[in-house]
Amino acid sequence: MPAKERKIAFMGFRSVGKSSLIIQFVEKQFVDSYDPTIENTFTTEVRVNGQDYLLHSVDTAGQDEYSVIPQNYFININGYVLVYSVNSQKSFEVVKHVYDKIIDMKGRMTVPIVLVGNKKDLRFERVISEEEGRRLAESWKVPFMEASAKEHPSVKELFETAINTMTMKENGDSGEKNGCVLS
Ligand SMILES: Nc1nc2c(ncn2[C@@H]2O[C@H](COP(=O)(O)OP(=O)(O)OP(=O)(O)O)[C@@H](O)[C@H]2O)c(=O)[nH]1
Repeated sequence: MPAKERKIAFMGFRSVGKSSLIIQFVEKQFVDSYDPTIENTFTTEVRVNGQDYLLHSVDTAGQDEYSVIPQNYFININGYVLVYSVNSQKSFEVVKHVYDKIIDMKGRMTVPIVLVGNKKDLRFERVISEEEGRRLAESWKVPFMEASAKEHPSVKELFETAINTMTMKENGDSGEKNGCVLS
């Protein structure tokens, strides 16, 4: 089977670890320094469930509740990973704004989204429980997981989840029980 080309945008508040998650996946290393992103795309080949993908991960500039999200984040993007960090209440609020903006532009049924609570290694700084993250994702009917950009297995699982979510949507599985009926 030929490789499928897909593009995933990583979005969320500043400093939640968007770049670090992508770098951990692509380069298998954790970068401790903080260098605010303007915009960057990392391309890598990955095989999930026997299918090869040429995956473009778009590392966006961090958003806040007032950000106007550039149009190109809605065009030619196949899926979104919405990131907050478990040690930041603000980032948890911002991720809700980002979700609302994506849904406004793309519509709820069509858009593959994964919610991720990053920095789960910061046990003593945690202010958002795993349960809170899970509840938010359930209200959106999207997959949820916690990860740490320091731990490759959790990051690999995140990317696999994102790719599987895209594939499910492409195959017409909305992941929702109640379908849309036109009258
Ligand atoms: N302990 C811990 N630190 C992390 C983790 N992920 C990222 N960091 C640190 O958090 C800081 C910000 O990480 P970035 O990956 O640059 O965050 P970002 O979301 O891309 O930031 P912007 O470019 O401003 O949007 C850096 O100092 C990282 O080393 C993690 O899982 N655990």
